[in-house]
Amino acid sequence: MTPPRRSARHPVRVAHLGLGAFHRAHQAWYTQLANDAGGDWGIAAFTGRSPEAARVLSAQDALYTLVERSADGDAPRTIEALSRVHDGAGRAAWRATIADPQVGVLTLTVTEAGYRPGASAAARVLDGLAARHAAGAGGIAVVSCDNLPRNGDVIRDAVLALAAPDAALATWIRTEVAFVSTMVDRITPATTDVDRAEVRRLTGWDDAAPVITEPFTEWVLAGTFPAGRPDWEAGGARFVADIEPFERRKLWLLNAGHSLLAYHGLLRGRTTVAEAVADPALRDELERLWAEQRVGLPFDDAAVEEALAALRDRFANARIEHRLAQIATDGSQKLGPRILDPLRARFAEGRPPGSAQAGVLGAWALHLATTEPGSVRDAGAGDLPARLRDARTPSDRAALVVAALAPDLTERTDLVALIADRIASLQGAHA
Ligand SMILES: NC(=O)c1ccc[n+]([C@@H]2O[C@H](COP(=O)([O-])OP(=O)(O)OC[C@H]3O[C@@H](n4cnc5c(N)ncnc54)[C@H](O)[C@@H]3O)[C@@H](O)[C@H]2O)c1
Ligand SMILES: O=P(O)(O)OC[C@@H](O)[C@@H](O)[C@H](O)[C@H](O)CO
Repeated sequence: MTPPRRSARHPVRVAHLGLGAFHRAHQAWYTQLANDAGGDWGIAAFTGRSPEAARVLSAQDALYTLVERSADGDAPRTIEALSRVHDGAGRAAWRATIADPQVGVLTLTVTEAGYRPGASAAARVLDGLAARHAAGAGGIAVVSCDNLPRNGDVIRDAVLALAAPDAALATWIRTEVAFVSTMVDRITPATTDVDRAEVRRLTGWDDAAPVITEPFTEWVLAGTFPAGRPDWEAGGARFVADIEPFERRKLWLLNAGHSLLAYHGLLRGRTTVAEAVADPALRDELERLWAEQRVGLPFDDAAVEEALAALRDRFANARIEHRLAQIATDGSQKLGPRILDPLRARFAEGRPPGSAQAGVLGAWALHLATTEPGSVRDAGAGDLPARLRDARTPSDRAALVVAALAPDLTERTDLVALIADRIASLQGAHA
């Protein structure tokens, strides 16, 4: 049976789109801590695609167990920050929530693919903002929490592009709506049946929607909140003027490292991040990548070393079963910020491409070429998997990858040649 709420349900003052595991491990946890410290901010969370999370959570009063899983043990707690959950397909509740003057914040976790031109997230944000404009409810902060650089700017530009035909609405958005960019960090894998059984044993509650996460967490935000916000500092969130250094540190070290482990690891028959970093060849390749990627990071050596030391421990936490197949999805959207941007930073300093950077791109090419047709989870990749399968030589495959991810770099013959070399040796190793 669902445990009773310890405190009264908080009034809804935050809306969220994308009711996945990460929202519940991160923004909802920060909001919980802000409420524990005396705040009164409830979240109305809307599913992005499948209604399943809303169905399961509504059946348990929007409560769920968050387990902080360290290398030594599990610390479960019930999170009460969600006041309501909704199937995002129902537009009336969405519009009414965003149009409510009590609601001052709209957070988003809609995956990298959710920001692709033509994806539905921007249209849904605009739909909500139009209702708020019509209701005269005043400004609101839209807070993107996906792994993209300048994520607030990206969603703002997409929303404004769609709003352009309605000049009054576009002007209102430009002047009253704040788009906040954030760096978010907390490794949170998809929950498994084994996790659900373990939570039942730990808590005695048959929670159908627990979330497992690591103890480490970080949230850095840049932007304004015209209608207030929870005191997320209670959980350690930091507000800064310039988000870019923090985004780069995280995307170029953690997320790039994850992509390396995913594509190389899957080719080597590994399943999870911890299994992959336990493989000496992959661990060496990861260290090489980090040495290449730290060029252009706006932090001194001590700060980079501190981040890397934490990452070595975090990745090695075998009790967090972070599946490489989950990380490997949507490479067409993830590899630009994770690998191509750092490569551009090296080129700007007159340096050659890094071998491990080229290796990630080569391993991705082979991942796409060797995954069974129809099983590739990357809507943005279009016909690239088929073209990679048909390509006759490593050089052809390398050229396809660079053309798809970085048309501005197709003239970098050194990069294309290095990726081709890495593809050739990977093909040799896995033939
Ligand atoms: N899981 C992590 O460790 C982690 C850490 C940092 C950041 N993130 C960010 O959070 C995102 C979600 O991660 P998660 O673990 O919650 O994944 P998840 O698979 O549990 O949830 C993904 C959510 O995104 C929604 N979504 C997908 N496409 C959408 C679209 N086009 N429009 C609207 N909603 C859409 C889905 O409905 C779902 O609610 C990641 O893609 C990443 O950008 C995740
Ligand atoms: O969540 P994605 O799909 O952007 O990427 C997969 C992982 O690299 C990512 O989720 C990390 O675990 C996360 O960014 C850690 O904070």
